[in-house]
Amino acid sequence: MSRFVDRVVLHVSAGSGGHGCSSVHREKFKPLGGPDGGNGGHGGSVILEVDLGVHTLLDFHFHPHAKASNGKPGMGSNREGPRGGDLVLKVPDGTVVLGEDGEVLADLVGAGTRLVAARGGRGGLGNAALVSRARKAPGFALLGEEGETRELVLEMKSVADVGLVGFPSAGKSSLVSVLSAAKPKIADYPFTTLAPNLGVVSAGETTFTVADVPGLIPGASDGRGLGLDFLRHVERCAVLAHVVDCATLEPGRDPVSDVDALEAELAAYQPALSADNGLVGLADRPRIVVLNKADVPEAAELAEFVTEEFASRGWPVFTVSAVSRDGLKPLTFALADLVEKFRLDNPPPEPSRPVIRPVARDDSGFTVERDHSARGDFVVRGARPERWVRQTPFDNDEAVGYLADRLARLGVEEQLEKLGAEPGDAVTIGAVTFEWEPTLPAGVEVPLTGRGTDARLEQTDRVSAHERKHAHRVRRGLEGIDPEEQ
Ligand SMILES: Nc1nc2c(ncn2[C@@H]2O[C@H](COP(=O)(O)OP(=O)(O)OP(=O)(O)O)[C@@H](O)[C@H]2O)c(=O)[nH]1
Ligand SMILES: [Mg+2]
Repeated sequence: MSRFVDRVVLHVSAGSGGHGCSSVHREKFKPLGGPDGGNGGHGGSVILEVDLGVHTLLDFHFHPHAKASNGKPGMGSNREGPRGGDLVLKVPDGTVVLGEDGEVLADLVGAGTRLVAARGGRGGLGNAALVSRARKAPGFALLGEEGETRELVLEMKSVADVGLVGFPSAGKSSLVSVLSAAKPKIADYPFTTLAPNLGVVSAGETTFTVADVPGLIPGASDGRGLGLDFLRHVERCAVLAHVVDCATLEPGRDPVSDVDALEAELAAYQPALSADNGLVGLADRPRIVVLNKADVPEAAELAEFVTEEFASRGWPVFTVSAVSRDGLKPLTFALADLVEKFRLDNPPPEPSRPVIRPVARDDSGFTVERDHSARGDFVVRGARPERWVRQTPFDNDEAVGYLADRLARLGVEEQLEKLGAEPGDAVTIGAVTFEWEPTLPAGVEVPLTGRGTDARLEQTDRVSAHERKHAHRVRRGLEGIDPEEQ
């Protein structure tokens, strides 16, 4: 059994989109056959997918960087660049994905459940797709978008069937080691176990998993010992087994008060995931009491003495020894029965419950500021619109015109007005400096300042080249109409 890695930081980067191609169709006797530069291919995405054959996050521990491939550039003769391949990372069932700020992005449950962890950049439009009424033969193409890059935290909440809880040194790890093939660390000092151990147990037809968690002590809910955080590993367990040390000589401890103290801690635990896993809270989970260390004569006596008390609470009681292996068989079969019953009552979730994360794409993340440099009066920061146009034709009026249109649609006009810009003021964006003309070209009276039209394009993710071209034309056709009315 491998070590149980339960939390890893994973850096994911999606592939960038290929650049659009700027090309002119050429044929004998038809020197200028019109623009035919194809679009760049989309970059590949990084996708997390639940695979029931994967049980740990160990792989990510060793390979914490994942990158999907880039899209290829578009080509002449309207050939689209090939897409970058998606990178599918297999994760265990019950993996929780957290964002940089600790927010839960997804709780991946069920075979095949997928999360797009980093979305590939879209390919840039080729000049063929940039044709408009105003620009019949654009001499430029657009750059591909960069792929998303994020830092994620993956946490595994083991989906064990049986959770062993108990005081430090009660023998939890010892039990896992004799019930299964797992070889957890066992030692006679408290808090030997720092991360949960998972073992697979076979009992007749039934196979189930047992998780041992670090020792619990009174006050754990206030952070004493290792606290209660790790109880998330037993949140989904079908059965909780109290492992009781009947041989302890510590003053003030005996099996009944040990179990009572732990019950109080379990009741204090606030499940992080009670929301939709359909399970009852920890406090209501069926219990089994395992009285351990019966190989020690005094312990066996004490176990016999307290059996009645636990049985009267309706809990099955088993007296065992992890050292001599006495009493393990009946315990194993009783656990198997409870697990079977739980599985019947709680059928597994749909084989695939896709978790779709809303993609936040801020296409207007720029600011317009008064510029104090000698170059211009205003400067647009945050956006890198020069990246939008390929082949840097900044002396090319057409490309500059395209940029100006696009900036107008994104709301730069509005911001300039707010800042008190006057016609003729110089506006600098990256390498380009414009002379600001607040009145848009002839025939256009209402400046397009909203994000409506562009947002529509942004949301039409993964559109075909044809759809894109069409959308582009539609957008063009809508020029001059107030975005609110569209
Ligand atoms: N005599 C006897 N000793 C046992 C038995 N089970 C466990 N021990 C001993 O008790 C000590 C603690 O055992 P562990 O299995 O590490 O206990 P744990 O509950 O996992 O402890 P933490 O990980 O610290 O919470 C070790 O020295 C074991 O050898 C048993 O059945 N009989
Ligand atoms: Mg242990």
